[in-house]
Amino acid sequence: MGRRHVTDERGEPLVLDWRAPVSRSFYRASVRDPQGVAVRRRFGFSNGVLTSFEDERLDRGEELGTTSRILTAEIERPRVGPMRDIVATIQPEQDELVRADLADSICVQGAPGTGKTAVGLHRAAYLLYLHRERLRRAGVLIVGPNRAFLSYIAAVLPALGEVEVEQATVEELISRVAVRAVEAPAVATLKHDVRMASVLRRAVQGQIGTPTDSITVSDGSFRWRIGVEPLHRIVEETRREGLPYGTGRERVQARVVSLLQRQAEARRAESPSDAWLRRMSRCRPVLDFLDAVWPALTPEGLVHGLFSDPTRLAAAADGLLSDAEQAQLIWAKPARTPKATRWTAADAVLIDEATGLLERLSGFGHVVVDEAQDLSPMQCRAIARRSEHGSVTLLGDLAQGTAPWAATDWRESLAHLGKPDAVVVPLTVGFRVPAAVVAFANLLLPALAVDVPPAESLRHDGGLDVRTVADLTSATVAEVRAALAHDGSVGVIAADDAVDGLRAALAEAGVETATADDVAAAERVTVVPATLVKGLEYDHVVVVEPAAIVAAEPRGLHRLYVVLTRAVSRLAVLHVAALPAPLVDGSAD
Ligand SMILES: Nc1ncnc2c1ncn2[C@@H]1O[C@H](COP(=O)(O)OP(=O)(O)OP(=O)(O)O)[C@@H](O)[C@H]1O
Repeated sequence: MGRRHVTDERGEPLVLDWRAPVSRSFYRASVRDPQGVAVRRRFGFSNGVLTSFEDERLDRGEELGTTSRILTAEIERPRVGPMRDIVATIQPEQDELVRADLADSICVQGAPGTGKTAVGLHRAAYLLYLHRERLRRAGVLIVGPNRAFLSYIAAVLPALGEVEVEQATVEELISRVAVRAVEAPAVATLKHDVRMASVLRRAVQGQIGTPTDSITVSDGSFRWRIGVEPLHRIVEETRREGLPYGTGRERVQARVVSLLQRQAEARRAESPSDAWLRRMSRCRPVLDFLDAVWPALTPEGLVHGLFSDPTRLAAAADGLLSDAEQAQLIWAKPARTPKATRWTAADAVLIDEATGLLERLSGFGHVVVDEAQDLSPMQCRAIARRSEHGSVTLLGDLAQGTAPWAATDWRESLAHLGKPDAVVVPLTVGFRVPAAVVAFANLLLPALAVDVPPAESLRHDGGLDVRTVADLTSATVAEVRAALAHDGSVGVIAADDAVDGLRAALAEAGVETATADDVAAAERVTVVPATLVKGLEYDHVVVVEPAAIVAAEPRGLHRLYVVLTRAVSRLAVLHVAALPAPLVDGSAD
């Protein structure tokens, strides 16, 4: 069994695909439930050469579990370059998630390094194998927090033979307008609030008017008339159908034309031609009627109209947003047109919501969302619109939530995603971070105000060194030099505004560095801003001045928790300022 199906020259299988139903027992068989397996043998190989093998005689009660040497070697192997697949060593509790049914939406809550990303990517590959035709048509989407992360994971699915998977950030998914402005964090947070969905829905419904005049149309030979009463019925009936607004407009138009058609049939005793029907649907009186009771709308126009006009906003937001909140949303100097508007990232989310009210978006068959704890309710809804008829795999860790609107309860996120019944499954075995480093980072947990199951690290090697230094820059250069004596990657993580200085100092000392989004870089050292390091890992991590990382943003302690859990082998924490209070007890000073 292995990564791909391999046959010999006669077509006989030599290697079975790890995803084939028959492979399931390889991952799941245990002494308690051998599933017909007498011996499980794992091979280790390096550069095409078999280097080891390891047997478990399940029939004799032997089971290695996480003490497997091959698993240990795999976990401890130095990290270089992009993320790798874990086909050889998927653990039973991970396998259960990977092989969950396509119809099942699941949410995985796991501490740093418990394999959430790995599980999500292997699940995508598994589902594509089992439902290839269906998912090729509908599509599979992976959503990640930023480009650096997406390039880090980009090679995993192709290595498993899957190349037709879209990978995007939420911002890329909803990029109907270009983002050209930033706004106060409080305003952005308000725009990400789920109440905005109701405001927009009301704003759209508020566009639908009541017919006050009849329609009179002449086709050259006759004059046709539709009275107010039937027009009223058409609008009401269509409104009740709850279609996207744009579809509703087409439906009203078609119904009006159909009434004209019936009158024509009654008078002439034959059906009017298609050309006649087309002409009627586009004639001035019909279009004027439509523009009066069901005007054409664009998502940009709707949002622009709301934020430019306090009366319009009040009509949609009364009872939902306070006067002060409404005032926050109104632009001081609105652009004259939607096109001239300098949209913010939060506006883009609202425009996407508006788009969903006006038209039906095409969805994916399955969506994997990584680092999902950072999605706002409105972003969850944007994903829900793209997975309405599909399923989702939601991956995250409430303790790593750094966005102002970060989730504190998975059930709420799942409700916004339209999958309220999805199960929430914990992963608690850590494959990345050494136990000593986990213990140090866990000192932060009580201050993070989240309820998450603690994780146990499989790695008892590794080192932690927390040091007060006289000068951060020279200490960082010395630490990086020392780290380069070991195998593997080195990640220097600092507050965003310290990154350029550290890069320059390392360059001056003759140490070339890469940026986080360049996974193919030849340099072994990467200097990463704290806000971009989520989901990434390095063998040796140097964290520079934790207090500055915490001070840089409102949820700085959560950010520091992410930063401290990136190390695969060794973590050095260098500081001049005092360590943030929750860490002081754990410091080796
Ligand atoms: N069963 C496994 N066998 C070998 N390695 C594994 C296994 N599961 C996870 N790993 C490795 O552990 C590391 C952490 O995995 P991953 O990045 O998926 O964790 P995560 O839970 O997404 O972490 P974070 O919360 O920090 O984003 C990766 O290097 C991954 O390859």
